[in-house]
Amino acid sequence: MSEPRYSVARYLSIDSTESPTISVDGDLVFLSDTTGTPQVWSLDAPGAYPSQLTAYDERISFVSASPTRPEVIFGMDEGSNEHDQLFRYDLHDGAEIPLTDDLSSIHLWGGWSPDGDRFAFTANRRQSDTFDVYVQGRNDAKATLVHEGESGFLSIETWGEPGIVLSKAHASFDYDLFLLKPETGEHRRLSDGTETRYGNVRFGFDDRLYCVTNHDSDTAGIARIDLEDGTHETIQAGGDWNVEGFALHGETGRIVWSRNVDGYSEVHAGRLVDGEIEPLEDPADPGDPSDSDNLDLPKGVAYDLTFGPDGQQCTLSLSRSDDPRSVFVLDAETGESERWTNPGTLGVPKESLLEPETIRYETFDRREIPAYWTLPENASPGDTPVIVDIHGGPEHQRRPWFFPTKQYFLQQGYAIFEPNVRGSSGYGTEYTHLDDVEKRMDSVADIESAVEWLHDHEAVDSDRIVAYGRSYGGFMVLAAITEYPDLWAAAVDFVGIADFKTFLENTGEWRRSHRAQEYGSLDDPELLERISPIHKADRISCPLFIQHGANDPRVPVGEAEQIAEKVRERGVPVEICIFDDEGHHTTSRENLIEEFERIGKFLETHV
Ligand SMILES: CSCC[C@H](NC=O)C(=O)N[C@@H](C)C(=O)O
Repeated sequence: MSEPRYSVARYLSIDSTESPTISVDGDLVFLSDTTGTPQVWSLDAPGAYPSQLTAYDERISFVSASPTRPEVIFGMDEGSNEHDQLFRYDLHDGAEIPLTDDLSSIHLWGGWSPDGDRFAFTANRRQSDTFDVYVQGRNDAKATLVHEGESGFLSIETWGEPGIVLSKAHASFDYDLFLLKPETGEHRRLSDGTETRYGNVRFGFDDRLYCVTNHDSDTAGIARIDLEDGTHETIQAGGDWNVEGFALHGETGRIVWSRNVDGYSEVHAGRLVDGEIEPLEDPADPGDPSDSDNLDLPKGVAYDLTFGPDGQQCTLSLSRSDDPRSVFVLDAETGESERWTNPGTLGVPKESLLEPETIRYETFDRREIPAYWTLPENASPGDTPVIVDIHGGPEHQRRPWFFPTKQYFLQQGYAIFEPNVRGSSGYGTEYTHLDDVEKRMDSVADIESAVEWLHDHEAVDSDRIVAYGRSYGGFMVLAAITEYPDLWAAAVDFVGIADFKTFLENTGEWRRSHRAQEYGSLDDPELLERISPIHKADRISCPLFIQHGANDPRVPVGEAEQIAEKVRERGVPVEICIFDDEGHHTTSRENLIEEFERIGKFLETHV
């Protein structure tokens, strides 16, 4: 194993800056984890020295600028338990006003009223399995319940003159949209009841509603929904790929949108004219629409597209394998972009941060599975260990953004293989359903096919392949080492599911029905037993590292404890790392460093 030149602590101490929003004063407000957890910072010019606005030990999850006043609202939980409370912060005098104090409830941020006098959120205060809609004055200590939800998820997409748009998520690709008039409580459905995914819902200058949706398509595009008759009209199709997000400025009609092309973002700018998108003019050739693919942004993953109040500046987060999460500001009129934050790489040379190759491998049913493949520098033939890093969700997608621990393992001489197995998002709706319920183990078979691809690669040492994954990806690790035990030198399971029965019984009750749509119901114990690795733990032969957080509201910590006990009983090396002050994600840098120093030593010992 090559001597590591930079510690894992060094890589984990590289800052992330993201979640930008622009205040009425034109200041950029964003989250940065410089102090070890994400906190609120501001910048008044690109590249200037940023000002730290909050200094908590707990992580801040979002920040949103008022549309009319120099203030923001941010959310913060305790011990990564996802029970966010809301706070208002005055950008002129630094006053911090707690807005909610119901620590036993989850508060999901919704948005500001158009005049900035009020804000809306959903919370499960009334019943822990049900989210209701609340409206609160910016100066009020108490909120008003304006709509009682039904069991399960309910969130707010946007608040405009016509009202508040609610999103009811029945499953990851089955939503309903509703329009709520907070003053009267009038509530009516805008969606048409088909199995459709909606996101990024915004009102346009004509009070018509725009969103990202896969309505009547296998890929997502931008559509307009008529508030009167619910007609959906596509104004920008995704084509072979998904539109992933847009920012729309109501008054000017300016729009910036991005498409997810095989994991990389293609960013476009234009203006809504008579409800259609007119691309920016090419400055060099007025009258000719510019080829505004990616404008002049670095090729990476763009997200958090957000207009400032004047509609001229559009800010966004952007990351690529060799570029930590940074904030850019686009001029929506010219398409020119400027980097406003530059976290740097703590002296780790950028040229040492490696980009993946996008590959596709054939799996058991001859389907082509997309994956990212990254070899370390100077990989020697037949002597390169591999980490097969499986993402969570499963309706998520691994993309080529900056991962500090990935770069650390590459620098240590591991190759990294990141499959987007069936069930992943980003490749069309049909692809996300290929692992549903009874087809669960087909996605695990995609991992066996991935290892076959690795075995055929000249650089790979087939005896030193590691199964590694988080959350649903942690389940995939446990499934892979029980279904195909001879393939693995070691395994690392982060907050993974070991038993779907205990997972569904103990996960947050508001999310149970949503997850049962993906995995199967508690009414079908035979299916749940068939797909749960805990029942095949006797087949595990490779050393196993398990990490979890005691406060995890999604995958209860009991999932980690039960598989560790089963495997330890068999005398197989098991190491378990549970943080009492963490949840589904390890959010403090101090804990992350401990976690990955231990994982680094575990892999050195066993691989
Ligand atoms: C649909 S929630 C996805 C969140 C999580 N992914 C990463 O952390 C995850 O995989 N959750 C799984 C276990 C789930 O809740 O079904």
